[in-house]
Amino acid sequence: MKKIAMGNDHSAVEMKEAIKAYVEQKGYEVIDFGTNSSESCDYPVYGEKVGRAVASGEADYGIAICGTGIGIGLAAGKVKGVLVCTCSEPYSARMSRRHNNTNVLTFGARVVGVEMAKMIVDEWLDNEYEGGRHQRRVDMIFDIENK
Ligand SMILES: O=C(CO)[C@H](O)[C@H](O)[C@H](O)COP(=O)(O)O
Repeated sequence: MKKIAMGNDHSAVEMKEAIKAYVEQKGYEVIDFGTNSSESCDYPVYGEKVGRAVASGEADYGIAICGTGIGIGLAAGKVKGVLVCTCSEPYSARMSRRHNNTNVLTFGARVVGVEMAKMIVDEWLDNEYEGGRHQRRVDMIFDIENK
């Protein structure tokens, strides 16, 4: 069973629960790094946890949610080996898998509703990396973090 690392800040507890149930129903196992409290917290903590779980191979994919999806995505993307896409619509989610081989998806609980988030997640999880000409470009991205 493929594993998804999930993390979120205080703004996205309900959204995380909804998406967690949705991906479990799709057949994924979720590793939930929290937070599970609406008390104010700091999104970099949870972005890093998701990023490290994916980079280490503990999880196959990561989904991280904050108010906008931006801060938690910036944090996850600082982990070597992580390619993040922050999406507010399904087309970008689809293409980020097919062309960019992203391994962490983020979105904003204050930006999209649950039904749009499910469409974004579907496009992201249901599409495969195409490789080919895209691999050269993805390799170039990883070269940047090795400089
Ligand atoms: O969107 C976020 C970071 O990019 C966070 O989830 C927060 O919503 C944002 O930083 C606002 O923080 P607040 O303490 O909830 O006002």
